[in-house]
Amino acid sequence: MRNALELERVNVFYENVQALSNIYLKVKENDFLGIIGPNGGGKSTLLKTILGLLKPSSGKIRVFDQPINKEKGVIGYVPQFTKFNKNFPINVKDVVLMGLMKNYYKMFTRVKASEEKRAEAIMKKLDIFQLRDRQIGQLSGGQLQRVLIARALAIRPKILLLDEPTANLDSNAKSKIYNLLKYLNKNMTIIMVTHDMSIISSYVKSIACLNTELFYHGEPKLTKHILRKVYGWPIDMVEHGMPHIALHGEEKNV
Ligand SMILES: Nc1ncnc2c1ncn2[C@@H]1O[C@H](COP(=O)(O)OP(=O)(O)OP(=O)(O)O)[C@@H](O)[C@H]1O
Repeated sequence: MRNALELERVNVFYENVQALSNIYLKVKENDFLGIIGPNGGGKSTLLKTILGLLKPSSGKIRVFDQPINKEKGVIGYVPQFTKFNKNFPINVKDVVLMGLMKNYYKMFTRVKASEEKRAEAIMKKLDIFQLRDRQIGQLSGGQLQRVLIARALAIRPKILLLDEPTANLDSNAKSKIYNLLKYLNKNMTIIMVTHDMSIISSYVKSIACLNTELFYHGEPKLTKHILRKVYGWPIDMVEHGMPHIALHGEEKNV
């Protein structure tokens, strides 16, 4: 199996704050990687660095064995929908079409019939076709998230990056998103930042625990030892509100 993504000795700074330190990470093609870690642990920074939006001060990043700037259009990005401006006056169909535009100004030119067809097919696949004329401000959180995923899928990415796709969603909407991602994972590599540890072992294939450094990367079996290392002491803070957290073997009795 090929490596979809490879990071080697990656360091990222914001002026004098080091957000990522010495990151080595290999993600296989068709993996479904969940990235967890405390607030401020560098998860969003890692996604932005993979997207090429932030330049590491040192280290190498390769996407399907190519430097990131050579592999344009391979990575689809779904931003945190809670940070998306819902007041922007645009409907669902136009958000999905935006994903097909190579640059923003093309939005004001006529949309090709082939682009219309592609947007329509994606909206049907993601069960948002019936919402196509709705303003995004009128959507529920789960519906808006599916619209943003549809926008990212428009370029037919080989890798899909998602930043907290289920934040603020109820359990029904969460399951819908995770089942959709599981389905999409049949044909693409998925890398997802999440705080939602209750589901992690049932959906993701591997897990990375990040707190400036990468403390763990492997099977989605979280032990008390790993969690303590990533989140620091006290461990109770991590488990608060996460009754189904995946603790295994002798680590169950925390
Ligand atoms: N634009 C910025 N300028 C300066 N420092 C930043 C900037 N963005 C992030 N940081 C800092 O970099 C570190 C990592 O932030 P990042 O947003 O990547 O963490 P995160 O794991 O995504 O956090 P959260 O779970 O809260 O979203 C933090 O210390 C943060 O304050």
